[in-house]
Amino acid sequence: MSSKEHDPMDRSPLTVPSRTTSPENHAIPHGLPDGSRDVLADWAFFFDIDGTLLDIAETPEAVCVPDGLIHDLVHLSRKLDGALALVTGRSISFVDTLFPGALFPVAGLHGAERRDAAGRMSEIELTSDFLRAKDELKKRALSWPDILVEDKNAAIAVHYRQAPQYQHDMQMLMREIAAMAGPRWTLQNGKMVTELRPATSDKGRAVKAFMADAPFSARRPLVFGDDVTDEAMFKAANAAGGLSVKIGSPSETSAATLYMESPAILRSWISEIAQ
Ligand SMILES: O=P(O)(O)OC[C@H]1O[C@H](O[C@H]2O[C@H](CO)[C@@H](O)[C@H](O)[C@H]2O)[C@H](O)[C@@H](O)[C@@H]1O
Ligand SMILES: [Mg+2]
Repeated sequence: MSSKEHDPMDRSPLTVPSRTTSPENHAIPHGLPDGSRDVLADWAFFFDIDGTLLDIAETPEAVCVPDGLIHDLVHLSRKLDGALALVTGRSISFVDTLFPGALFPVAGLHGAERRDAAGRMSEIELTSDFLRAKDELKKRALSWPDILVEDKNAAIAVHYRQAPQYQHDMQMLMREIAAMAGPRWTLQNGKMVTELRPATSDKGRAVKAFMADAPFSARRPLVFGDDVTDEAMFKAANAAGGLSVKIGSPSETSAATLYMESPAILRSWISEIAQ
């Protein structure tokens, strides 16, 4: 079956195509492009980072970029004539520390800040209410042991991975903090995290913004994500005639049309098509 014939209702992880040999490559869904340049010329790739390119770690700072991943992404980007972007809840400045020297196009803070393929940056203006709300959160979070606050400048996250018993308390606290910040910020739940992020954008709008310009335009979006925040880009890719791949188990509530079991399988596939 070619990529254009993929049945979007088929949500099962499928068997390995004959081209794959690695034992990790046992669940590459049918319909994804292979590594030939003429096939890749039709596609623009968008990758979420945490839980998609990278395995989930105990804390935000503890993530590990495996050997070879940057090299493979840079090679793949070249084969795509630059039509590869990262779309993440992280800040762009943190992404650049994870992938030093690569300077990929990036949408950070769930789409609120963006560096396009020409290197132009769009950022968010902070309000005094938001700054006060961040200070209040940092003070109040100290009352709970093992709760981590991640200040991302125009967004702030409270992590309860090491104290999951406080999930409800943290969600209640973040509602109060969101009310203090005002309507320009909104709540975003994720994996063991609740965040306050700019309300002006989301990952779907970020993908659409990339797709409006070269080298992304005139291609089909192929998006990879693992979490609630990625649903907006799954829908954007589907609506634009592209494909959406969720890393993890098939889910009735996801708009993703394809599934891959783990970041390791995704990385292995990237390595293969980047050659
Ligand atoms: O959109 P993403 O690239 O997936 O980023 C989403 C959030 O990821 C990070 O938190 C998550 O990953 C951490 C490291 O594996 C993990 O410890 C945490 O529990 C997860 O929620 C990041 O810290 C957030 O800023 C991102 O928004
Ligand atoms: Mg993710």
